Amino acid sequence: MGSEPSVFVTGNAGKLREVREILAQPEGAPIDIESRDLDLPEIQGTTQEIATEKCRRAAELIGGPVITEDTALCFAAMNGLPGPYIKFFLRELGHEGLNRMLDGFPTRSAWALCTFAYSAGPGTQPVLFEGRTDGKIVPARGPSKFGWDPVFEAEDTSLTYAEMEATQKNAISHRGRALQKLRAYLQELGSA
Ligand SMILES: O=c1nc[nH]c2c1ncn2[C@H]1C[C@H](O)[C@@H](COP(=O)(O)OP(=O)(O)OP(=O)(O)O)O1
Ligand SMILES: [Mg+2]
Repeated sequence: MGSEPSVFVTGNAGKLREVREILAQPEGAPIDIESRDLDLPEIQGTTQEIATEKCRRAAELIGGPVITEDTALCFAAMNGLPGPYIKFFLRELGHEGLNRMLDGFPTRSAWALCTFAYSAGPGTQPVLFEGRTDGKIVPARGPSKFGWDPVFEAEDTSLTYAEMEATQKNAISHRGRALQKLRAYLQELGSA
């Protein structure tokens, strides 16, 4: 990777906090990131298309290596929707409305999907790293500090993300899993 740190472009403080926490963990070499809050357009499409285009745009604006991240919350009963559009559903419907969306459906199963994208710079094709955590949508439990954390109960934990300590969430989260893959890739690059 040379000496140039990658810039992590996000407007979301919760994402930035968790990425810093995860990268500070002792396993693996630390990765140097800076953060920037740019208002990046997000197209419609699959999570992969959205992630790729957002990262491509960020690389053009920054003029160097960048990392972007997209988070989707997918309802099994709705074939994966709201998915990448969860931000707008959360904003308009709140925790209760997200629960009500699933009333009358046979399953409340859901999965959280995180897609990190890395571009080495303008004009280079972004590389994607996905992480997924399965769970279900439940009435809100735990502090409302970050997005839909209180309504997502992670499989095999009987806890919502909001009820977990940061280290517990990061160890099993969609973001933690995706970031471990990105980190391994950047380490390869750095030692190549
Ligand atoms: O671990 C999480 N736990 C709870 N909620 C979360 C999490 N991660 C993202 N979220 C929320 C933020 C936003 O409402 C939506 C994703 O939308 P998304 O476009 O990826 O994020 P964003 O626009 O806030 O920031 P960015 O500038 O990186 O695009 O899900
Ligand atoms: Mg966004």
